[in-house]
Amino acid sequence: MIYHIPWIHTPVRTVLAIWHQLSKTEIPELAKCSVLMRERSRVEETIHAMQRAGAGSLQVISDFDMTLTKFTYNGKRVPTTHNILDNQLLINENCTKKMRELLNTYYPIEIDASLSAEEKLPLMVEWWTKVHELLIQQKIRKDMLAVAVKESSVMLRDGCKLFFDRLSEHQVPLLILSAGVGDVLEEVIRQNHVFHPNVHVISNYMDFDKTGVLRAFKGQLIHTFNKRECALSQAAGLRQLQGCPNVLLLGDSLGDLTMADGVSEPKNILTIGFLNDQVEERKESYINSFDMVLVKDETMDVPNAIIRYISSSRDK
Ligand SMILES: Nc1ccn([C@@H]2O[C@H](COP(=O)(O)O)[C@@H](O)[C@H]2O)c(=O)n1
Repeated sequence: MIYHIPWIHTPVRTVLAIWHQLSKTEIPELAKCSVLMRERSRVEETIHAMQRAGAGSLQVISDFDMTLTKFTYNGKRVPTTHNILDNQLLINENCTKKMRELLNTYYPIEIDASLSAEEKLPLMVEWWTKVHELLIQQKIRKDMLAVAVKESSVMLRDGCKLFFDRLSEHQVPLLILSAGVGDVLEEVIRQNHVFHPNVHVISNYMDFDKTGVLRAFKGQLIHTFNKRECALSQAAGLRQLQGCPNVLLLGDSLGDLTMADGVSEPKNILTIGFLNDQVEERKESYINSFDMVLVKDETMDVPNAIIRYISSSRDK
């Protein structure tokens, strides 16, 4: 196109600079001081390429806990899908105590900036395995999960309903790849009226016996640092994601960066990391690893603005 317009001799870099200016006016949210980018121009070029391809070429792959849900609200931690199960209707006092001890032991390891993913991996398997064993001993009833979600203080990020609704409106597939508890996750999005047909969930699902009592967890254990294997073994086969080579990836952990590894022939991948906790310690590694980092931002404003911009082109 640019070859047919009078400023054909303008150096390509200037043309790109004009495009970059455009994104500043069209996506003003990118100028927020909580938005950090290692290479702003590359991010803007990627967003432009995605916009030119249209919403029909887009898929969104997202983590759930502390990515689509808030990290804190009114100064208090918002529960993860595992922590929603910490309800006396489902588990006894002793189990609550043990689960909290495990959380206090292993969560600091999960977010420790001085340890590598390889060092953390066996410890994460240990954490998830111990907690799942404890939960199985509690004989949790399937029909109590909805009550536990209702009674919990779990909250989607501000603007998350718009995020789900807009993706659904434009028929953009949304894959949620979560190391949380799938049954609880589904109940959270159902109770928020956003479990649309374009939403696909890969997570740790509970296995209930005929009477509706928890007896095991199904399939391969998913924890924070093995999402690559899950992406390759489960997400890659999802028919609904085929033909969508542009990927918007959202996560809150460096382990989430591998969630798009199952996408066949990707064209443009834009990774957005929510940096919720241990900000100063982890900022550098997040900036070096994600294309865009959102610091202590409890909203979906930036992803929503990017999706709004991409879907503003005619769907192709
Ligand atoms: N017993 C546990 C195990 C894990 N967590 C947290 O859940 C998060 C996993 O879910 P994603 O949707 O983020 O993949 C993970 O970050 C752990 O901190 C937990 O709270 N309790």
